[in-house]
Amino acid sequence: MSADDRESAVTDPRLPVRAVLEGEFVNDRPQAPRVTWMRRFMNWWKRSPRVPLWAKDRVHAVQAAKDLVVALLRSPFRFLGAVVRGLVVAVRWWRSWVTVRDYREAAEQSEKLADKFGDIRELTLFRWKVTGAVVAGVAIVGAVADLVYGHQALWIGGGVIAVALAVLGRRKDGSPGRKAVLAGPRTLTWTMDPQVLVDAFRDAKLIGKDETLRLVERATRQGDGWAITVDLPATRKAADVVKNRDALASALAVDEVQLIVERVRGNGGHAGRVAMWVADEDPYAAPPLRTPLLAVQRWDAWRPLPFGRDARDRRIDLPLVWTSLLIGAIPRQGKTMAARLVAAALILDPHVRLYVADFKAGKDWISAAQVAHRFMSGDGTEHVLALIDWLVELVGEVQGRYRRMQELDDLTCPESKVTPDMSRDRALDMPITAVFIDEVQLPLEDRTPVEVQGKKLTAGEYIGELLTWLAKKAPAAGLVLVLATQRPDSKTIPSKLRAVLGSRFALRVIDWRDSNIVLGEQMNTRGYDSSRLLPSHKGVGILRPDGETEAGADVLALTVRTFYMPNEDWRELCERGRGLREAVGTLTGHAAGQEAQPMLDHAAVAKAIGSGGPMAAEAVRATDVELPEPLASVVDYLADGDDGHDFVPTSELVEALGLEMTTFGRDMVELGCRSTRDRVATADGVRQVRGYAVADLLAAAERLRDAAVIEGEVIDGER
Ligand SMILES: Nc1ncnc2c1ncn2[C@@H]1O[C@H](COP(=O)(O)OP(=O)(O)OP(=O)(O)O)[C@@H](O)[C@H]1O
Repeated sequence: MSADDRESAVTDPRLPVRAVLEGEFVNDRPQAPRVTWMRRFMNWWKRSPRVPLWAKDRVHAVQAAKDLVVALLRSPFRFLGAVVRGLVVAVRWWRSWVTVRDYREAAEQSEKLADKFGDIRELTLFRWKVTGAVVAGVAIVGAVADLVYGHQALWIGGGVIAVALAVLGRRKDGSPGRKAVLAGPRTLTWTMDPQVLVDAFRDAKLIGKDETLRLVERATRQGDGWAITVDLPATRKAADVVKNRDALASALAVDEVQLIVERVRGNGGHAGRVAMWVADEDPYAAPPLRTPLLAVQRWDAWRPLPFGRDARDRRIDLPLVWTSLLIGAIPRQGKTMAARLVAAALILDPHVRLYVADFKAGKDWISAAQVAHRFMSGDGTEHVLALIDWLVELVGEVQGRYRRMQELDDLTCPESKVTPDMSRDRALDMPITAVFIDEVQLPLEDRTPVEVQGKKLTAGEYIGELLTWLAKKAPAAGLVLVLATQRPDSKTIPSKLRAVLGSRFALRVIDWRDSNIVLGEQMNTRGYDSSRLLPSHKGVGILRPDGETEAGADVLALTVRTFYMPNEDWRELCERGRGLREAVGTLTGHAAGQEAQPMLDHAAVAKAIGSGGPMAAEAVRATDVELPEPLASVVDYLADGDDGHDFVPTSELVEALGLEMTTFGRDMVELGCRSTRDRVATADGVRQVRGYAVADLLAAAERLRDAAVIEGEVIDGER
């Protein structure tokens, strides 16, 4: 309060006691210590491992109560079972005692049974007599007690004996008794009897024969399945359980899609803690789930978008801004559906600018035409060339954004990254820009020759370079790439492009190699292989997100079933998106009927890509890296006489280059080129000759250039 205010407060007749109240407030005592003590106690109660879980949490308390009721109901049967088992154990012990089994076996082993037979027989007779005497004694004592105290004495005696037998026959590790040759069904018995779970871990070889598990959280009902958390024995790793999920599923007698195994990380978790969830039935057999986007009027692209649900029915939202997404699968598994789900959320944000290139050329994407800034549907060469123009335009746009960001103050643009406010500020013109390319393998495989600043490339190679640059540099500038491919093989999607795509979604593929190509190296060995998904599970795939999801930030990958969005829902969402854009005034480009030519500055783009990008390496290769002889001459020879043949005979090369046959062959082997035999047309007809596959020669040249470039970079780095 300023001095003027205070003065006016004192002179104001409506506030006569103000000064007194201020004095009281200053002398106000701190909070009562009781509250702090209570809070401390509550904190201790919640965190202490000594307080059982059921006393901390309502879900566990309810589960514990249910378990108690079940245990009480089952207890008479369990008692009876234990008594019978105890009786069997007691009778067995008595038989071996009365027949003097240990003595007899020892005599048999030392082959002195004949000598000892008389002794054994005598002892057996004596023990039978003792048995008879004991039975008679017990019968007499029972009869006397019955006469003196009435029937209740017999009941009490019987009860004591029954309890003793039950203790003898109780189930425990190593307790005597026969094991069933064919045990009954194992499914879900583990929820009742943890020993079954321990056996399953042992059978799956996840723990040793003498090792056991420690229960962290008892089995509780969660969704349509059971959840349990256990600790592995010391030195055993939870990551191995995740990896060998199949073996554990088999040991628990459930399909592997029904079993979810996750590591528990961070606070409260460690490398040996495993959280398991077992579904009652195939979680993906249920009818498809409609996208929740239908229920919202608009969406914020900066929020993780609703993508699907996992087996536990947790909603999985996918963060997309500042990253990019690769979707791969064999045909008809739900790629387009997954890409459209992502598109639908972005469409519902009127500030998002969309580029949609549909190389499938079907009707799946048609509705997006009414909202997209640029749209095309087709698989011809003209479409591939148009895509190049789009990407060149986008590279220029991204460069422009970074230039403009340099001029912005730190408050508006704290880092070299687009922020939510910046993306919505129309004056800055940096909206989130999403580029969708369906069936991206088609443009990437296109072999139409293009010339970029005097350098000859195929259209596919150039698109690969442009996409790689965009995936690497553009996400921070607000550009989101979503690529869907039907052919997730290493030849189609260049590895340098894959390496920079942050999020991956692999629906069913043919084998683990393809799965690794989408999800990343070695993912199958970590337990994530999308070739194991069932054909009937449409829309189910393994998501490797680049960021936090509902399942937690530390989850490497998770199996998700995407939401289902049939064409009519998709159309409705696109119409909604158009309405939003019209209202905000962000309907531009194709959707607004203004099909402007892309702004192309090929020179600037080639320079941008050339500096530090993959084309830089190309440039170094083309000019600075000299191939060793004779491969250099061979490559020159092939380039000069490009007649389209894919095989070149050794004799032709030796003659053209004026080399000696044996030395040439030896030098080529040293450079990694081995000759093969193939049939070629010669003047004397078709003959089988020795020679080299052109592709092999070019691959060897590429390898050597790569090695030289890397070596150069390493030397530069060391300097
Ligand atoms: N989440 C889902 N739930 C249920 N069914 C789905 C789901 N996703 C896709 N499908 C079904 O799978 C079929 C194939 O989907 P989609 O057209 O997206 O596959 P695709 O992989 O893009 O096929 P293509 O390779 O031929 O382009 C669809 O007709 C749809 O019925």
